[in-house]
Amino acid sequence: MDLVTVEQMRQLDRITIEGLSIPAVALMENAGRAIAEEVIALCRSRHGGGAGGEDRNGGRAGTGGGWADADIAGRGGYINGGPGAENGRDAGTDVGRGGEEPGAGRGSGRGVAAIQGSGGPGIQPPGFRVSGDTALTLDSAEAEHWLILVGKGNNGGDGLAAARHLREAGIAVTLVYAAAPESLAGEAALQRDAAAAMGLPAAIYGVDRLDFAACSGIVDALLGTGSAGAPRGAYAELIAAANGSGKPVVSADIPSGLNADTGELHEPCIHAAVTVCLAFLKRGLVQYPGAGAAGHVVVRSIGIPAALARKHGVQACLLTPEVLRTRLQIDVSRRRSPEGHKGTYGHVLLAGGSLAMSGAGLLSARAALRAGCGLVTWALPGGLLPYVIGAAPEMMLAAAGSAEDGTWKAGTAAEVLRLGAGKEVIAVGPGLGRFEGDTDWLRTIWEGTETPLVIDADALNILADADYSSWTRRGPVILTPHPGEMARLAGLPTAEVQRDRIGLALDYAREHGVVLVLKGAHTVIATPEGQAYVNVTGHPGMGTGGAGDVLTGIISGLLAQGLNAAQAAAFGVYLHGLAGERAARLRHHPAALIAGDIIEAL
Ligand SMILES: NC(=O)C1=CN([C@@H]2O[C@H](COP(=O)(O)OP(=O)(O)OC[C@H]3O[C@@H](n4cnc5c(N)ncnc54)[C@H](O)[C@@H]3O)[C@@H](O)[C@H]2O)[C@@H](O)CC1
Ligand SMILES: Nc1ncnc2c1ncn2[C@@H]1O[C@H](COP(=O)(O)OP(=O)(O)O)[C@@H](O)[C@H]1O
Ligand SMILES: [K+]
Repeated sequence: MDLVTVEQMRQLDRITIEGLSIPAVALMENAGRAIAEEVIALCRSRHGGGAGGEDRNGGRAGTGGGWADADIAGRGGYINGGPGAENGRDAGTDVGRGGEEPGAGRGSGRGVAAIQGSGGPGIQPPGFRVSGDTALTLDSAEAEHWLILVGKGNNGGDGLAAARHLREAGIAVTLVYAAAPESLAGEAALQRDAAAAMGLPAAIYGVDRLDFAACSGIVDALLGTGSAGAPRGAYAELIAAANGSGKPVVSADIPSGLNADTGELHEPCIHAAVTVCLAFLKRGLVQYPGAGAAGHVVVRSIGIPAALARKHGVQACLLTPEVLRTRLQIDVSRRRSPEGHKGTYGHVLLAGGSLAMSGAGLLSARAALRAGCGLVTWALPGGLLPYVIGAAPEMMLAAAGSAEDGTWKAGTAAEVLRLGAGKEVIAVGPGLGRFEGDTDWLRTIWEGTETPLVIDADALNILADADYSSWTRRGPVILTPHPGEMARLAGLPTAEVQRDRIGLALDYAREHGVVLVLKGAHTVIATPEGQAYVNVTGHPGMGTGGAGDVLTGIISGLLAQGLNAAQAAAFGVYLHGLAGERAARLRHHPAALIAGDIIEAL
């Protein structure tokens, strides 16, 4: 699922409207219909109706209420390749599908008029069936009254189109114009006129009295991708009233008040139950805090060809199993050859650990083994070695430096290089600590081998303190900073790193020629070629010491098995998140999750 900026969305709109001659009002009509369908799906789920499949997080897909923040759905875009949004809506019209079981088609079965043939008992009728448009019908429509908050741009036009479809479904709607209806222009003005011609009741904010308490839900069509800065005037007041109403809000395209590129929330910003994102997923909907304000995000096609995104240089996408399989060309089943042996699956050298932080090295080494590599050697200070003997019998230990040293020493770089010769990957950092001469130590390793490097923890802090752009490097590098480490690397405050994680990761990876894994909820993986992947597996329970060391081990283990740097980083982050989810489920409470549980859940 592609992730676009506002600028890219505008360009794709232009290409569709001007280049392909698809009328803008047709796109708006499709948008309105999609929004109405999602409102109806939400109503159905509230009334205990049947639409909706199970999504990855066990929530209802394509319906509303009770979804986890990170739920993102769309056509074929389900994280686990599951049934997705095709959940009985969109039943369309089936005519004359001979031989099928009556009622066996998609949809809830309502609106199906089976005209049965003359077959006797026990004999299948010929199977002539007609199905109605169940996506736009609601049994309990009379219990619903939705307020449609209408801004004066095209987002408002989407809301107006949705209002007509809701009315058609028997749902009472009241339009609430944020600005005088006469101020609408273009396609939005056409929609205004159509709504008026259909006799939809309308109120103007500041002129007419509004009763939010009496409605059953709110469509937020105030501001979309044309929004600039914090909502002002009537927009701000309507957003505050909608949030304060306690009613479910379905946002058109983005929650009004969200920065669609960065995920920053302006004050005020709509907190939606469902966001019906139109055409392409906006970056701001997957980056926190925006991801939290969007509720369940449903990406709906409105007639803009999906293939335009990549054709016109969109470089970011959600990390779905499909992306792992097709764009990254990873064998996600991780098949093992029947004649494979430990040599087949590669050898990781890990350089890290120190007396006070031996666990970090241990976690990384064990995670690499669980990720499926053949062998792991852990290079560690000589003084630490006796204490970790037997801690993980599957790995090999190699003392770097004298038996007295419990911490790393500058002179050990050559030893690390010697141990790394012939290995598929060298991972540096977990539990490493800082030590005198550490800059030269890391530079020697960085410049002294072409073997892929995974750099984490204090090795990142060493890089941050050095001007490493002058270092020469002839092999791939993966950096795995958390936001604090990223702030030090980029020389920015942490809040600035978090402000636009995708943008920053893309810039940094390109500028420094590294694969960057910017960790935290919705980890971003960016490549030197300018591609970014946003991962949505994971669990808040993973905010626990050592979880990052486990990730370093997993990525290293995958590199050892022959994946390239981008593949190993992306797949590693994805698997780490899945294991975290599984580990959280296995505890009585997710807060009890510790890093070792993630390894066991791999
Ligand atoms: N072809 C297209 O361009 C399509 C656009 N669509 C919809 O159109 C939206 C974008 O439409 P627009 O570009 O008209 O922009 P918007 O509808 O997002 O809003 C722009 C309007 O809001 C006002 N405004 C901007 N920032 C404000 C603020 N902070 N406080 C108060 N008022 C503010 C502006 O004066 C302008 O009139 C998309 O998000 C999507 O919902 C869809 O209809 C599908 C097709
Ligand atoms: N809320 C969350 N949702 C998903 N993943 C998370 C969340 N919090 C932390 N993680 C993941 O857990 C790991 C923590 O790594 P890090 O901060 O480096 O820990 P440590 O340094 O203790 O090993 C990262 O991979 C991060 O993405
Ligand atoms: K909106």
